[in-house]
Amino acid sequence: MKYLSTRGRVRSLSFKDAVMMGLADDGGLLLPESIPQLTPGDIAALEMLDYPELAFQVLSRFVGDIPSADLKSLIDRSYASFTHPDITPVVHHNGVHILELFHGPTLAFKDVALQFLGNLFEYLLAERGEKMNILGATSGDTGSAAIYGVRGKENINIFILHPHRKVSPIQELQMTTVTDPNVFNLAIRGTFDDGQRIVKEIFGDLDFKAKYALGAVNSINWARVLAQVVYYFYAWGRVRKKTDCREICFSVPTGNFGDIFAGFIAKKMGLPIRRLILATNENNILTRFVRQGDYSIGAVSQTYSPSMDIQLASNFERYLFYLYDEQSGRVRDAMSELASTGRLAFTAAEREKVAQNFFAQAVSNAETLETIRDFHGKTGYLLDPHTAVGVRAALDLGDGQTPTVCLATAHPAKFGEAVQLAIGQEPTRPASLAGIEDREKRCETIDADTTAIKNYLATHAL
Ligand SMILES: Cc1ncc(COP(=O)(O)O)c(C=O)c1O
Ligand SMILES: N[C@@H](CCOP(=O)(O)O)C(=O)O
Repeated sequence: MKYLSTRGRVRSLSFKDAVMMGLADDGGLLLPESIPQLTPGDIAALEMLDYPELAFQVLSRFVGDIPSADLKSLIDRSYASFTHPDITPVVHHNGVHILELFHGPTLAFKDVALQFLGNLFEYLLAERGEKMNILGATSGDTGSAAIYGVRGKENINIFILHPHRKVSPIQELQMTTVTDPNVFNLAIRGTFDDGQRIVKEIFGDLDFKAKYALGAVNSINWARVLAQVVYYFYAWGRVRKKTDCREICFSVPTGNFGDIFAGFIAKKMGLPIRRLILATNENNILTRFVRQGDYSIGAVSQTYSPSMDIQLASNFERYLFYLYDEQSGRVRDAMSELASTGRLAFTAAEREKVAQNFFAQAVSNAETLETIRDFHGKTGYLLDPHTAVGVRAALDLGDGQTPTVCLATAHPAKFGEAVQLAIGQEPTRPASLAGIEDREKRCETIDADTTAIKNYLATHAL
């Protein structure tokens, strides 16, 4: 399997080179040259595999250049750190199927891919005798998951930008209390969008990128998206066993369009997904795109689901590549139009194509709290605010026949304040958060300025 850039000027990369390149050198995002196609028989054969075995079966279709035994071992080590034996269990409450993705070390779905990517980086660096400086931006969850994926690893330093005072207190502590010498937390005076822009600008300086051996942990990195494809297949197998369904829907709380894009890839591979429900918070640019063909950037609002307080969704570019029938010239034009005007418009035919794959709904702050409260009242099950956004959209948009799986992307304990507002009490904390406020912390506050971050990197890089 070879990889190419959405912007067409990087081609024929191996999987390993695609992982190391992160952002494509032409400014685009990397994708496989073709999507492996699974027959109904192939899919049936995957249905009841356990998580690591399923991950191997899915990943190996995209990875041509790592020996099977090594890939298996990377997968096994990555999921050994999860606290639930099923890794991503599916639970059922009040007719809603919930895919719990928060049993990893930092209690969010990001661990599923970042435990794997951390081990993969370590493996590739050892093989090449190289070192790496990871640069990433977070709205709250990628940061800690990436830090936990590489903390203490040799030949890797990690620099994570988070928006100062715009992540939840627990999210902040999960990052800043990791004081391993290879971990650098930078609170930027700005938004996540500023952080993501700075990361892409720095990766776009190819001399700087090469000099400091920069690596990407955001969903910029194809390995992130790929590892997330697996749990769509996993959920399908579990729900099919329970309901004998022929099709399924997924409701995905969305910010950077990475998680739902992984679902789109699963659908393209042949998984019988009727529709993907794209659920946004009040930062509703992606909902406006699906419903009205209006992709226009606005100001970021702070919500109870802070990890989705994003305007410019990185992986939207990957989706555009398919919407434009894999014409990289059109993607290049669209990305420069977006950069200069802040908006993109779509034809009726393109909107129809979008509608074949997605439903969308924006969920307000008030509706988020109401959904946490109602669901808890009816079932005793506590949703985190991001998951609540997805559950609300599923309840409103589901067809009442096709089973809908809601992705539970974070543990409610990461968002105590919102949960307290919704149900009048703080969520119970898992053991990993015990006493987190009392631990030693390390973080520096810095302007959201590309040159300032480059200078910081140059001083602290390996
Ligand atoms: C808890 C949580 N839910 C949902 C999302 C949205 O996922 P994506 O950015 O892949 O759309 C994020 C952030 O990415 C998150 O941290
Ligand atoms: N919500 C994310 C934002 C970054 O997204 P990524 O999937 O591209 O890493 C976060 O929690 O940081």
